[in-house]
Amino acid sequence: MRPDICIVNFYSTNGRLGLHQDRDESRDSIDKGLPVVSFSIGDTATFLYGDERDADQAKDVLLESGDVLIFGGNSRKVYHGVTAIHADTAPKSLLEETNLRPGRLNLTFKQY
Ligand SMILES: O=C(O)CCC(=O)C(=O)O
Ligand SMILES: [Fe+2]
Repeated sequence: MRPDICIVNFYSTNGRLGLHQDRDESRDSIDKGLPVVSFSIGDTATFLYGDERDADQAKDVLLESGDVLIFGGNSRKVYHGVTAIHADTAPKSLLEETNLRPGRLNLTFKQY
């Protein structure tokens, strides 16, 4: 994979992202299952994922600062979203060293 896109999302404490698939990349990239590589920095998020666009059936996982989530191959078209940002959970050392404002920074790398 040669990433040529980086999506930058910043979530304040009440930030959310509805369930969606990442499908703005080329047909070739999606059909090959080239991975989406997502870095979490700052406050912890509740991340939802599932086979359907249905929050009730989705599973969830906490993404903490420093976590890297990768979905590719058969999981490339997984529905996913963010339902909560947990205030005051960012590592204190990160806040001291970077002055990051309260919330969560997400960097998502993909190949078009
Ligand atoms: O913030 C996240 O962990 C997910 C971001 C995302 O799904 C997107 O930008 O498409
Ligand atoms: Fe996404």
